[in-house]
Amino acid sequence: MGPGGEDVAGRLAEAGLKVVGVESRLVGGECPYFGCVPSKMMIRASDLLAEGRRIGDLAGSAEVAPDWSKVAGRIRDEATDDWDDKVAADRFTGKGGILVRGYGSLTGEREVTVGDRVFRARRGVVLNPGTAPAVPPIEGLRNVPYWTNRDIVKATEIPDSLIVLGGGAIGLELAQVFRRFGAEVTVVEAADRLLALEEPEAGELVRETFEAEGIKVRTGVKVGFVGHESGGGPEGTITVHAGDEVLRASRLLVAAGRFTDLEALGVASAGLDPSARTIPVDERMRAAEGLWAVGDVTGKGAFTHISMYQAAIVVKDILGQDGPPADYRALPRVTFTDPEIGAVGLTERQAREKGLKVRTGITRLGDSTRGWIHQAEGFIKVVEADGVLVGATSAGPTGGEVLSALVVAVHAQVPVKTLESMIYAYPTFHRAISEALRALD
Ligand SMILES: Cc1cc2nc3c(=O)[nH]c(=O)nc-3n(C[C@H](O)[C@H](O)[C@H](O)COP(=O)(O)OP(=O)(O)OC[C@H]3O[C@@H](n4cnc5c(N)ncnc54)[C@H](O)[C@@H]3O)c2cc1C
Ligand SMILES: NC(=O)c1ccc[n+]([C@@H]2O[C@H](COP(=O)([O-])OP(=O)(O)OC[C@H]3O[C@@H](n4cnc5c(N)ncnc54)[C@H](O)[C@@H]3O)[C@@H](O)[C@H]2O)c1
Repeated sequence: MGPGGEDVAGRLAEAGLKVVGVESRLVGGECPYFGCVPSKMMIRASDLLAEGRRIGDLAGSAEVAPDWSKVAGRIRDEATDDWDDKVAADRFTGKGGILVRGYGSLTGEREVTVGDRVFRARRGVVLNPGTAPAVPPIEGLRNVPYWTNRDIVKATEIPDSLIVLGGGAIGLELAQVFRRFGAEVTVVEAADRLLALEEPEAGELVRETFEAEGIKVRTGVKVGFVGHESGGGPEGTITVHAGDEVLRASRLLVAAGRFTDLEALGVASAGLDPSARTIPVDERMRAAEGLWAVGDVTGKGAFTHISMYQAAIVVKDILGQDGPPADYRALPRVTFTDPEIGAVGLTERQAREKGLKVRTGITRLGDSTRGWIHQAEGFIKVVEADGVLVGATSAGPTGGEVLSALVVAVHAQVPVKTLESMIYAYPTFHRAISEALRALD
């Protein structure tokens, strides 16, 4: 019952089906309680601090005094109801759904077992188990009191120092928050750049920004050992042996990817591989006879909007309604660092690997009027093939919002000639899109 599962279950119950929702933790899943929503509340607060600190340069003077208790209080009271899902559970049962608390496993075709209760469905089973934080097999790691996203969202104080293992979306968003609230932060990434799946310019921009804010960034580093020393704080000090360096901090955040235990989920009983990382699905999210899967577990992108998108397709499929099949060509993603990194479709490298005849155009936001006025860092990069955009990146203040025009362009395959003929309001950040198009080589 993550975002997609909750949606499927609720809509099908409203449509008159008898629906059993099985949830072992909190109805709504990772996003509202441990993921998107609390992390974005932190980011909203830390961005405000950063804006306040810019007043000295542009507008006068201001003293900015961070107070984490406001963020922690908002997450506890407004976002998560103190990690209580009563509102979501009641919403589901109010639609006629039957909520069963516990860990469910597939035990046969259209059959789920929760403890000693066995449920058999006439129509089918929809899997939406999501993912849990993956803990890399690093010597010593399991013996130290590390945090994952599920712990850090409950933090009531900012530690004096934090090491973040993993330079993907989770690690980077939270690293910047904790730095802006006063912690000494080091990011350790095994790949040779941050945001390794996005355009290299994006990782480079984040790195430059982080280093300017005092965040240490280590890339291409293999962590050999993690240890724990007494002293340096009530919980002691965590040591991370990263390449030739020994890093020390009072806290360690493990943000090194995600994992789903498909064996415990019983997928073998549906003829699926329990040792796989994901559940393969077709364009209607069908995984086997009478079995659908939605969300992170499908491996199509670990985003709430993917889970919800797939949920809508499953609802139609189960109700026998027509609708377009899943199409991930214009999959948008936004990493909510400051500057935000918005991206859609293929990166330049992915497009070239597909054998497309690619042209790219890039423009720096600082060269646009609004970017210069705002003293903003960022860029727009477009990837074109056969006269249409197949991918784009929009990095900068509100990069995720500027992205929307590029998502329409990629999704609807708007000819580049049409995009070039549009009027772009002056002086907006999105006007830089026209410059990126002009720069197509
Ligand atoms: C820190 C963080 C920040 C994020 N920020 C964003 C963001 O800004 N934007 C975005 O789009 N995405 C973001 N994500 C990703 C997003 O949270 C997930 O993609 C989203 O929650 C969709 O996941 P899902 O539908 O696969 O299921 P999940 O949300 O993972 O939920 C699955 C649910 O199933 C339950 N469950 C699992 N197995 C069983 C079982 N066998 N029996 C019963 N119950 C079970 C789990 O307890 C859980 O409640 C973030 C994630 C994290 C961790
Ligand atoms: N803004 C958003 O939409 C948002 C925010 C947070 C998370 N998410 C989703 O959640 C998913 C999980 O996020 P994540 O950041 O945990 O995963 P990720 O896969 O995006 O990044 C994990 C990073 O950790 C690195 N890593 C793995 N093992 C390591 C090791 N031993 N030492 C050092 N580095 C190591 C990997 O190379 C990778 O770059 C993402 O795929 C993303 O889709 C989305």
